[in-house]
Amino acid sequence: MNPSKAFADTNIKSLTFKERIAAFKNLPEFFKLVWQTSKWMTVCNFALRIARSIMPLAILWVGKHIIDEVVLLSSSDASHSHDYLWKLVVLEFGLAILTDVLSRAINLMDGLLGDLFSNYTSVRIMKHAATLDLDQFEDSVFYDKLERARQQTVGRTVLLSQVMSQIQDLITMGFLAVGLIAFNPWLIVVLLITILPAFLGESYFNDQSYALSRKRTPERRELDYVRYLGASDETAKEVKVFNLSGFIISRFRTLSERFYNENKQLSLQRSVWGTFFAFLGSTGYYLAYVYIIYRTINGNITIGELTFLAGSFRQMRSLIEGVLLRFTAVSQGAIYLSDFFEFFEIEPKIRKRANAKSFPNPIRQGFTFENVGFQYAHSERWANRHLSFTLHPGEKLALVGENGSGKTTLVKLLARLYDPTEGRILLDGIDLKEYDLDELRMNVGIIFQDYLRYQMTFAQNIAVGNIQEQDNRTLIEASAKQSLADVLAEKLPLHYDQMLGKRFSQGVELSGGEWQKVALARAYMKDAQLLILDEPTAALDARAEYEVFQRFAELTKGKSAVLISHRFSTVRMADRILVLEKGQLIEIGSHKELIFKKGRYAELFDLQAMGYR
Ligand SMILES: Nc1ncnc2c1ncn2[C@@H]1O[C@H](COP(=O)(O)OP(=O)(O)OP(=O)(O)O)[C@@H](O)[C@H]1O
Repeated sequence: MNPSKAFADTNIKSLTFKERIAAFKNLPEFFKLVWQTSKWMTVCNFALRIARSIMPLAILWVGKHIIDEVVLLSSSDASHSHDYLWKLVVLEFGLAILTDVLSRAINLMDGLLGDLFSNYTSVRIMKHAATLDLDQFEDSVFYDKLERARQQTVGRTVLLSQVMSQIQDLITMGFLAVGLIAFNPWLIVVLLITILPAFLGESYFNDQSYALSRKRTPERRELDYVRYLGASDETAKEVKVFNLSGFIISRFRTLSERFYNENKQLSLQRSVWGTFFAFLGSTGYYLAYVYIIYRTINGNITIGELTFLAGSFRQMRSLIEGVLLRFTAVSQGAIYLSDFFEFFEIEPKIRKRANAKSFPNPIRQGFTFENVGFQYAHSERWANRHLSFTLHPGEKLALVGENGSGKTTLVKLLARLYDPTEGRILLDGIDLKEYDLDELRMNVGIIFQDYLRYQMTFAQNIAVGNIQEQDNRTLIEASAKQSLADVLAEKLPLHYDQMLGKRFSQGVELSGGEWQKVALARAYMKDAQLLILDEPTAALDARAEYEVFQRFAELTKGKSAVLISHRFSTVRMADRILVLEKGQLIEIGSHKELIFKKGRYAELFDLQAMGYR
């Protein structure tokens, strides 16, 4: 069976030898990361491996002398001293113990350095991910890269010990080769020839498994997602009421069985070919062994030399085999590293600029949209189009429109989570892109409708609004007071130190409205000049909503605010109301003006008012 034909039908792109070698370019960068992880451990690891690489030859050499000495003693008279023999035995015993100690120390170092490396690279991934743009996170190709990079943090610790072992074994081979070449260089040639097919076969199968795993990244993400759906505290409620477990399990089965079958096919072929290649390797070894025995019988070499050569040869065989097979594994790892480094090459478009302008304080002219349009990546539709208006300093603006009309997109543009696809947004007459990004984030507070419910303490859940102030309890409590969350804290057994959510021990679950009050408090953690609340009161009861907005109006006096709400009782409190339809501005004015105009706002308002009559 030809291994290259066996997989032709699955149409997996395999790697060329050149690509494999090219991947080695990643190794210096990889070792730079290892070095940054821990300098002293890296040095220690190398030193231990060099010491360990000398051991096999040393033991074989002492062994040869022991055998020759035994042969000598058994053929000579009893008066001959045994001292030298016992010294050799003690020496070999010492070397054997040292070998064990060194091996253990190397394992320990590999394990510790590997853990540190994994932590270090995870932190690097999180740091880099934090700089990336929101639309990059919404792209599935990006997710695949992130997923592969994440896998690398664990997988690469194996690569680390593989590369180190490779170096160690190459040094050992160098030592052993000296003896074998002195005896007969052809032995090494025989070894190489019989082992080479195993190497080529292994390379081929590694290519296939890499191609398979790469091709399957999106499905693997789906598999993780389905596993999460099937067994998670956050999904359990819906899974139960909709009785989804059968549906989820069957999706999981379909996906996982497909994986399993593809892997099984590959593994089976790999073992069949592996057995055949091992047979070739053994044949080469025994040919050489017979030759050494023949030379010993003829008296060309001593019995000690026979054991030394046979031992060297046996070790050489397993070393060459190991090194060649590991070569494919290392190049494999090096190829996977490309995914890892590729992730770090993704550059954000929205980033801090050199010579950025300071955010104005106070804002003098406000935010001006000039024919702003925005299209999400991979979307044909415009989520916002031809938007032109000004949000004046100190103004409270409400956004109204049907679902999907582009309200959230508009506020994301205002907070610079995206940049407009066309047109521009000016702040005090200067493009928003010119301002310092960190200052902008400090000055624009935004609470989304799908805010996060952090499984952390009550205080931390508020502090996330301005994490630099996480130890400022006075500020946290004041913020809680402003969003009416303070009353809630009083009721909890541990007050502000109460763990929220059910995921961790002693966590207390809050109601939807209670969570919303906690999330709202985040808005007050920083002294932002523009506050954006995207449907912040949807889960609040009527009284709470009224109170929240009374306070909001007081607290944001002199500040600009944008409110998104479907409740007209809230909307009418705003200075002006902007009505969106299919991403476009169709009306803008005060409640009175818009009612008087009898346009879309008046129509929607009447519709809702009718429901209350
Ligand atoms: N991340 C995204 N990627 C692609 N398209 C998106 C994304 N977010 C929203 N959209 C699309 O953009 C349009 C506007 O969405 P947006 O969330 O701004 O509407 P909205 O007015 O806030 O809706 P709602 O009242 O339901 O919250 C919708 O058609 C939506 O499908």
